Amino acid sequence: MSFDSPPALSVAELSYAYGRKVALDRVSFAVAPGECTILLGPNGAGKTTLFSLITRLYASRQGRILIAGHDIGKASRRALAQLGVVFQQPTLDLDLTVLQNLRYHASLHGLSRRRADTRIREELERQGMYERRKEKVRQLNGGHRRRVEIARALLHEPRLLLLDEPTVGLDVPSRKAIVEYVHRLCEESGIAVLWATHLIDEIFETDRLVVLHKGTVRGKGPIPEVLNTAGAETVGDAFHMLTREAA
Ligand SMILES: Nc1ncnc2c1ncn2[C@@H]1O[C@H](COP(=O)(O)OP(=O)(O)OP(=O)(O)O)[C@@H](O)[C@H]1O
Repeated sequence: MSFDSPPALSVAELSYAYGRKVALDRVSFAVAPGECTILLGPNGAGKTTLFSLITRLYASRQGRILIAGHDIGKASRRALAQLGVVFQQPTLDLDLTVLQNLRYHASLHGLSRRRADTRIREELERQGMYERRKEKVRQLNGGHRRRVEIARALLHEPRLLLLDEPTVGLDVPSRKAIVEYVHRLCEESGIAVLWATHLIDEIFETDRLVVLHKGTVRGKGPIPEVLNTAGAETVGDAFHMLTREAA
């Protein structure tokens, strides 16, 4: 990877309001290739709104979003081709098999059947799910469904993976497996990850943070920098200090 490759995600001066309710106010941050950035914010911080803008579910004329250097407002097709998303709400078709779900998604991204099947095998094998490919999604537990959703988000080899609270509702071993898998992926494949959560225990020491509260960025950067900004000793303390006061 060259040093002058653009950030996988660059968000600059992004604002968004629902009518008069300001949900994001001049939010700026970047995620470099191979970095896992945790978007940490309490309920109502603006995480889902931010994801809706990055995935172009909503459009905003205030501010800019670049994915791998492509402006999602001006070159949305190129930008979105570099994006993989795991939404908060599960979106697999329960009555289709794992393979059918993944093939369908791959065809939406323009992958040939052959290429799709190769990529499906690679991604499912990495998560120990290839043997389950002919089962209907309905037969899988919540953790395994999430694994399939992560595999699906990676089929077209995006440079940026967005995960919106992907462990909500999962048991402890499933959560742990997903947290560890995504961190390993970042390290090994060079993909950039933006992971929204309010769960401190999903954060690794090597992660970067963006702390969002009431629509504004209260702290960002490597963990030591954020601790320094907050004058805190632990991420938990920093989170409480940076998110306790009113906007
Ligand atoms: N459709 C909407 N209409 C009006 N206000 C909204 C709408 N969606 C979100 N909001 C408000 O915008 C702010 C940000 O909400 P958002 O859902 O982005 O936060 P969040 O960090 O994702 O929270 P959660 O963790 O609860 O999902 C909140 O004050 C919320 O009440």
